[in-house]
Amino acid sequence: MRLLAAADYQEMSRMAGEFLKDQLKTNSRSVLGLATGGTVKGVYSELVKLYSEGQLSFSHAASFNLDEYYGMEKNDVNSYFRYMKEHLFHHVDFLPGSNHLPDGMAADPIHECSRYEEMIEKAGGVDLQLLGIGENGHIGFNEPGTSFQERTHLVTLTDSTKKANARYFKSLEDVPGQAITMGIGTIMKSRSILLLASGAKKAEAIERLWNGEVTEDFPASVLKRHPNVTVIADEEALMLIDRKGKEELTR
Ligand SMILES: O=P(O)(O)OC[C@H]1O[C@](O)(CO)[C@@H](O)[C@@H]1O
Repeated sequence: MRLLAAADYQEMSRMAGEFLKDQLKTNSRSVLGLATGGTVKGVYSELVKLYSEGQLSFSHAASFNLDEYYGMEKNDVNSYFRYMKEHLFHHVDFLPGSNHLPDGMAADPIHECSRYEEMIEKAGGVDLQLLGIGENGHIGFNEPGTSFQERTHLVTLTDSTKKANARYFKSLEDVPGQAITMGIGTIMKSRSILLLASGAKKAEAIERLWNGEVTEDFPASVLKRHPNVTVIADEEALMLIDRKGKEELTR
């Protein structure tokens, strides 16, 4: 695992934008695994900027998002489909049909999970998976205790995740209770992974990711078993890690 330090949120987003640009330069047909949440908004702004400057194109790429709330209409203001349209898809040149998210309204969610998993495989698997991290170490909606073998599945959200996401809803009661998420087994099959963290709220999670043991109680710890993971975190998120300035660490 490689750990890169950024001064702040802006710099973390710029570094992540360059990372994705390099991925698309190396392989314009990349299958990108995408994430939602507050952390990655800045990266999407960077990608839109780089695209508008003619520095990258998504016209041969495809994407699969990590997750979607279950029981939520595609165009609901809080759906991840809507988030992706607003922050990225509408502003760049992905071809129609190349962006995928789990169907949050699928009548049979279990079937939807296997369909999604099969689609990822048919596309050749994810080349680069972008991840945020929850304060409790969740990745996607894989909460503490989730088996590392799990593939795309329906989850019941924990109270702590619902609370963390309530800021986007009118009230805590409006946060959906379930979601469809890629599993940890799905995420680990990606050829490379880029995890981002910003702010003091993430400092304990980043410290545990870096120094802690690999355990299903802390889902992100599984990334230590992946051969190609880069973490970009800002100063606040790194405040509990022992390092000198901008020094790049590997472990
Ligand atoms: O970036 P945020 O908003 O802190 O969220 C962290 C993670 O939590 C989720 O929002 C899920 O709760 C993920 O989508 C995200 O990667």
